[in-house]
Amino acid sequence: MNDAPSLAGQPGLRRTALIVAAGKGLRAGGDIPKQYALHQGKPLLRHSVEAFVGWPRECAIMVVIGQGQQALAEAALEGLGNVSIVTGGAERSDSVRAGLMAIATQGGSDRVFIHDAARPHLASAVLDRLDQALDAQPGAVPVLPVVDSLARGEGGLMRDAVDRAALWRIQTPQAFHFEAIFAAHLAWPQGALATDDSQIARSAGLDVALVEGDEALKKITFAEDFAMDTPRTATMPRTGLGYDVHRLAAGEELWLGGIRIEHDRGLVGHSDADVALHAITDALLGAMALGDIGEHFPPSDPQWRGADSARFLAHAASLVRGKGAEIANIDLTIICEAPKIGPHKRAIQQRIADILQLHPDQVGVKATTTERLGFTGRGEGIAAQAVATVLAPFPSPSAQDASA
Ligand SMILES: Nc1ccn([C@@H]2O[C@H](COP(=O)(O)OP(=O)(O)OP(=O)(O)O)[C@@H](O)[C@H]2O)c(=O)n1
Ligand SMILES: C[C@](O)(CO)[C@H](O)COP(=O)(O)O
Repeated sequence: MNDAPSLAGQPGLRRTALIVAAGKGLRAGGDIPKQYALHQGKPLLRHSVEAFVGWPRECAIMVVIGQGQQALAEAALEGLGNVSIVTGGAERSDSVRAGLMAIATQGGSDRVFIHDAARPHLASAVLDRLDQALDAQPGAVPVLPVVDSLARGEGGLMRDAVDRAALWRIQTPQAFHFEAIFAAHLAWPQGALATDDSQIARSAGLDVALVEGDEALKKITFAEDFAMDTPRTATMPRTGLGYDVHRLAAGEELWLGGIRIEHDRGLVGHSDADVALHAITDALLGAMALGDIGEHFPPSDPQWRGADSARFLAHAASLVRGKGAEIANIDLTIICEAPKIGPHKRAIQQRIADILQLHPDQVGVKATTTERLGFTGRGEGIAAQAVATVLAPFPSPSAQDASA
């Protein structure tokens, strides 16, 4: 199995997420198709789309929906930006083909990640593994081993046992070189049954790499699956602390907490100098002992000149989630004499929640002055401090040994 994620990737490649959400969800029941039903506070489809939005690699997004599902889809995707929507067909493979055709019509792609809307817990580490595998093969799927014994059965009686050693449970996203899977789908006989795209790829002779999947990526199929918590190993809360300061100067834009604030001066720095987002980035990295913002985005690197600090924060969140951790909450304090932060608190809270794919209730935004004392009191600069709490798997014994 290919399991070592590469963070280098191939920067010029065009990647597209093709998320199929055109099913009826009959086995799950309910008033609306399952992909629009709420799971952990958000529609299943939104979870799946947000996983790609939060992936540091740029990715166009195409969602395939069923007839009459436009209003449900628009509500589920509200505020997520540039997401294309196309109508699917009667079978899953018809929906995938419709999506591939729409991508081709819009100028094509180099790589496509075909994903079930019904698999809401997609970690960016899985995407990294698939993407890396596509450097060597035209297709790649995430798989899990079979852990139970297997047998054929007939008439309620067991027949032969089946050797499980070479068998794998296949998940989505299934990743392919776009032209190869598009041609395979066009060649697939209309009406023939394929439960997934790797079968269609194999029928066209494409090699499909097996990469490590994720138990959390389980498909929601039945009503009771909604009740399940994300399968995870034992978790422990971990806390990280971030602190940052930037100087105020005339002629600069002021970016704070991911929004632009009108002010007579702005913060000076190599990036957009958003102290608030920098403090949260460091808090998240610190919570998982992943170093600090300067190690990941060195000020000496020209590519970060003037950069939107939202990119740093989104990357830190993806590193945290890539370690199997969930962000529980953020608490931010901005320290300055001016501008007044109160009128901007809600916008900052919402922006940080959007970047981190959290509910705004998970983001606390506070502000204080220092009673005109010190550099913040004299208006020479703005400081920010943040605390992040994450729920993370316990370190494995081998990781403990390595850090001893
Ligand atoms: N004609 C179809 C059928 C399925 N899907 C999508 O394919 C994924 C996996 O399918 P499944 O879990 O079987 O969903 P449903 O077909 O909706 O479920 P059911 O068979 O219970 O009706 C889901 O995201 C579903 O929306 C699709 O886009 N078009
Ligand atoms: C595509 C899939 O999720 C891969 O495991 C699976 O084959 C979908 O099967 P379903 O019968 O459409 O749920």
